[in-house]
Amino acid sequence: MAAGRHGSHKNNEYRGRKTDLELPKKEVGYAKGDHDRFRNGDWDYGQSQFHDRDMRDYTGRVRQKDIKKMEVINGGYCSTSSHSDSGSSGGGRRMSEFAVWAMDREPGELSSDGSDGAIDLESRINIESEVKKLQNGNQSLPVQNKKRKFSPIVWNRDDRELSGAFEIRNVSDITNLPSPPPVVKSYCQSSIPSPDEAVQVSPKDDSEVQNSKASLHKIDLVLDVLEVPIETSSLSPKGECPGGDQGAEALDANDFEPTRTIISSRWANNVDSPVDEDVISDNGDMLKWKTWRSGSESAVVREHRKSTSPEVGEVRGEGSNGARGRSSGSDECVRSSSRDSYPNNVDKNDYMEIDEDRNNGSTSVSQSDMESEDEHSSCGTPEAALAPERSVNMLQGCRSVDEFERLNKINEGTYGIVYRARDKKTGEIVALKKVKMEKEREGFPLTSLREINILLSFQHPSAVDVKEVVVGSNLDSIFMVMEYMDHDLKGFMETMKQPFSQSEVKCLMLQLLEGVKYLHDNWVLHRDLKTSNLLLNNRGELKICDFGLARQYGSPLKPYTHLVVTLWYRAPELLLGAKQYSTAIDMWSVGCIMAELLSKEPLFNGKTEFDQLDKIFRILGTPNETIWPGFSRLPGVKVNFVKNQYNQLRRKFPATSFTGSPVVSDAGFDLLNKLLTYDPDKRITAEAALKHEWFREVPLPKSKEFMPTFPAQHVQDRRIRRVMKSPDPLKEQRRKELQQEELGTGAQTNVVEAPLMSKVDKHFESDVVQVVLPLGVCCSLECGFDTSCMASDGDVKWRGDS
Ligand SMILES: Nc1ncnc2c1ncn2[C@@H]1O[C@H](COP(=O)(O)OP(=O)(O)OP(=O)(O)O)[C@@H](O)[C@H]1O
Repeated sequence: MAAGRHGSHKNNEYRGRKTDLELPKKEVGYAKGDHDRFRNGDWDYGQSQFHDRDMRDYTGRVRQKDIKKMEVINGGYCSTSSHSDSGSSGGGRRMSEFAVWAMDREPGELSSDGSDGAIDLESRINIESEVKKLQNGNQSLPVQNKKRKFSPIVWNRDDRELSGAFEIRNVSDITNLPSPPPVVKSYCQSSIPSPDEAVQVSPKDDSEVQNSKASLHKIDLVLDVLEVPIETSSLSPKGECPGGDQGAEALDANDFEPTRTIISSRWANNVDSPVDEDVISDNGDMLKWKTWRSGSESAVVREHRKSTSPEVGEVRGEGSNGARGRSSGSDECVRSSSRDSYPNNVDKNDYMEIDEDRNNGSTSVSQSDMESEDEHSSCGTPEAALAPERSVNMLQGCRSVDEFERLNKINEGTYGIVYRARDKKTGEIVALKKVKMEKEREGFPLTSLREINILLSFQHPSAVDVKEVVVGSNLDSIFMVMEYMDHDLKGFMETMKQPFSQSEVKCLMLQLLEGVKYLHDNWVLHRDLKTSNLLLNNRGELKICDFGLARQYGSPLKPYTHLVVTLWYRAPELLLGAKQYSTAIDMWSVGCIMAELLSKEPLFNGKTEFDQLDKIFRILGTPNETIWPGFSRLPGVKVNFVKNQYNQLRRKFPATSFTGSPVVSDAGFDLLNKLLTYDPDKRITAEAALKHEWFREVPLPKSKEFMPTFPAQHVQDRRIRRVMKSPDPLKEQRRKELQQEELGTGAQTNVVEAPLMSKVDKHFESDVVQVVLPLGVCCSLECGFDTSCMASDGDVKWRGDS
């Protein structure tokens, strides 16, 4: 609540001002501050964390802990550091310290001014719609001028009307909208083709029209909510839209240049008005599409929202009680007022979390999110309903994938095949992630919608940039156009002979933490942080990708599915069945990643949930009520785990080593220990971690440009081999877990150790076989994979031909 009020206050405060790059960030930071402080104790806030490593601004109050005493039991805060509390030192002192450090820093370490590698936050995407309506596949409606932003996607299960078809319905209940923020945007449609050009992605004849009709219904809607915005900053001085020229309005030079950050995203109060549009999916689910209308329309359009609705623009139905958009100052008002006015016949079940099973591609509804929230305040009376117009078909606004030359396949994940491609117009090398549709009998994968939606609304140097969405030539496929990254961290580390040095780990960790902080500041949990979801380019830049499991969260917390996060990186509270969790789950993953960066090996590589917990407890000690209040009440604690009194983590990461063990300084170990703290409430936040003294002690973080690189050529081949060499044996397990949980079936997962590969036979024909392959046995298997198996980033699905 407080956060919401802060958000509101900030919104009001900034209203009417010209925004700049910092505005959304600061706003975000303030709105989130209460929550973080509540969880982690207070610390100075206000310095922008978004400047790449401006270490002078870090005012971290690292708790004074004695690292030496840390090996007792994990709790993260049972020790006192011998290091000075840098947070207590003034900025001047830190600066002088930097001056000293700068002299003895390693080659490539950050300069003391932190000027290295700041990534331009310039926004690139903006939108102005001018499209024709495709009706019945081949008829056009008059061109409409419409300014649009990309839309939030809002799911709503509350309408039980089943049409059996994917159709658009008008919203009849509309209530007050948040006040317009300072953002005044001009849009041009992404790569707007002229009406003539649009034929490129239009059905060419009647048969095609028929064949494409079902896809069109869905893709039309998908694209409609994925309006790809193009920021004014990406426009030429003449106001032309890059790549799409016709239909673009010339922009006034005085238009300010907003950034594509949360303030201009679906969670923000915006000059454009959100308009909910109910859509019934094929399976009868009522989906709430939220489209943003132009500022001129927003004056009269009011939004009606359920009181139980989560944050502004949240995936509706996820049940984020009390949740709110980071920058949506009026959100509370909207939420509460809408509760009062919402139809009485909406029952609690309507607010169940729709938390898709990303592994089997189906939408699962978590009963756990059925609790309704208890917010009753009301502000404002819903105004008369205004049925919003919905007539813009964005299909023609999307480029065809034919405009890209496919170079090679980079990788294949659970939910998408990623290609390297060249934009024929610009020559730019991009990554095209094709959304897998085959499992999606019921429509477009929710995971992909979430991912696209989140990534389109985010812009941060540490989050992979989605440039636009394009459609396949036969209109049945969707591709995300992303900036191309040379490696993922998992594959990258496998090519390294030695682990990263401490200064390199610091460089990567800073970028990771900055990205995670950005997500958390924007009320998004990634929920699948792992080294294969961290991309690295040859400029030393790290970017988080794969937001398929990401979701918004709210405060107070709501129960969510605990079957998230790949096993090795999964937090103990999730492994023990906690359904109320928050940003701390990502921080645990960050701790596992930090350990992996230091040692080049996964820290806890369990094969099952039990094995995973066992491995954790053996290294960190078995938790108890003293170090983790509430631990004994977790559902999974009934199981008898190994009783290990001592935390052995320091043994794994000593300060010095003659045996080749990865070493880390006391401060580095302190950070690692705080990331791997059992009690989620005590686990360090991204914000606090960024301020940790480890980043300020020598060796300083290495500059990005001095980070190790590998040749970009053949990267794709290498990456594919890597997938086959080192499959993640956990993916299918997750799929099975989700299936079991949701379907109550006892589907069996077969885990086959590599030496037993020869024993894989017809018994497993129809089953999924997880193959745990130690490095080195891959070559003989690759051909087999090509012919008889389907490998997908960690999975080997046996097709029967052994
Ligand atoms: N922008 C990019 N540039 C280069 N490679 C990428 C990019 N995005 C993804 N990849 C590669 O593709 C792989 C799979 O991508 P991603 O994780 O987004 O797909 P997914 O289907 O969601 O995967 P998962 O099965 O892990 O959930 C990544 O591990 C990475 O190797």
